[in-house]
Amino acid sequence: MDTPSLALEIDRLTIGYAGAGEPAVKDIGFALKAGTIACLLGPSGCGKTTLLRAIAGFLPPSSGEIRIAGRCVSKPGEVLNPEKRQVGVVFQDYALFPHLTVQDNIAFGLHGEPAAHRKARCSDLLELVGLQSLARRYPHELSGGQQQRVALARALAPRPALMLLDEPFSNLDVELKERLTLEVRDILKAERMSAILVTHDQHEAFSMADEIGVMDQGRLQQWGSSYALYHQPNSRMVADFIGQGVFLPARRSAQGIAFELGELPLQQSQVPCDGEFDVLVRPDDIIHDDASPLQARVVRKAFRGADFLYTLALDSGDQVMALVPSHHNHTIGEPIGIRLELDHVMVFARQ
Ligand SMILES: Nc1ncnc2c1ncn2[C@@H]1O[C@H](COP(=O)(O)OP(=O)(O)OP(=O)(O)O)[C@@H](O)[C@H]1O
Repeated sequence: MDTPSLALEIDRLTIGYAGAGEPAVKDIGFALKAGTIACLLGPSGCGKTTLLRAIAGFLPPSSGEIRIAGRCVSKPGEVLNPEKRQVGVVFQDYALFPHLTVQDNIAFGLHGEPAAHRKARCSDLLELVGLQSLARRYPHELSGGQQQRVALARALAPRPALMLLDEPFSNLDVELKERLTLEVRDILKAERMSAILVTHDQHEAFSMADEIGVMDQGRLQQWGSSYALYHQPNSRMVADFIGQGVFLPARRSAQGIAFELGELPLQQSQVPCDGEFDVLVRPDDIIHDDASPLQARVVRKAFRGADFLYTLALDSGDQVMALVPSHHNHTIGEPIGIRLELDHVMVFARQ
């Protein structure tokens, strides 16, 4: 049988909790191509987990529809049981069976299959997640990262149509988290798996996902690649939430717009028609340049290994951030030369 081209379709989905006022998820729609890893990202309480739980089959929709691999699995009054919708779920707390060994945890989802097939699949997955030598251990004898890999292998075992990962790295320390996000991505790609990850950590989203959906207050604000979200945010909320940056007051000028750091060419159609507006300036838009006549004073600095993230005060008192190679070690209060190098000019109505 051919693999359906869309692993998941969410169509005008609204989900409310009984007794709660506003729905937690409001009129959301998107589609996920087979083999794609997507991430739902957004601030606490924006509805990510609610949406994931509805996809898994744990919550009914108030309106709209969910289709997995072309089949309708949820619509009002009709919700297919979680175990019948071909989804694999990896939870925040791993939820491994404590009385089963690693290999028996992985084989759990394969009951009913011939023993030889279970053994072969289990052995392939142990190799894929790099845990062959720990097959006979119990969950309490494993580190957090190892437990997470077992949880992933267990969910992958029956070859689900879609994998759902609910904040899978939130219990791990930063270093392990960074390594594991890349490993998990490789494992999912090796299995050609379609997956949705929920997180509020954008670095995790950037390293794992092909596509990211930014949610806010129950609504999907933007769906796109991490590059598009960072460089072409479609709203002030996305611009603010993704990456670092500041909004500086700007005004119309003959060439486009003018603001404290200079003038930028911009088509008039790209400038908000009425009201006041701001321009988005990211840390990578500000270049440290000793020869520049434009000066800013170091207010704060954070050492990040290869570079410093400087917070700099302009003459007006407004602040910008700049990523500067760490051999440029300036002191707090010192004025340094800066210049603007802005590729994508993004302006937003002032709030
Ligand atoms: N069982 C429930 N009953 C009523 N309201 C709920 C319930 N669970 C969640 N909510 C509400 O629904 C909204 C969305 O919650 P949800 O858990 O989906 O957010 P989230 O984006 O996953 O947040 P977090 O990142 O903090 O986990 C919140 O306002 C929350 O208070």
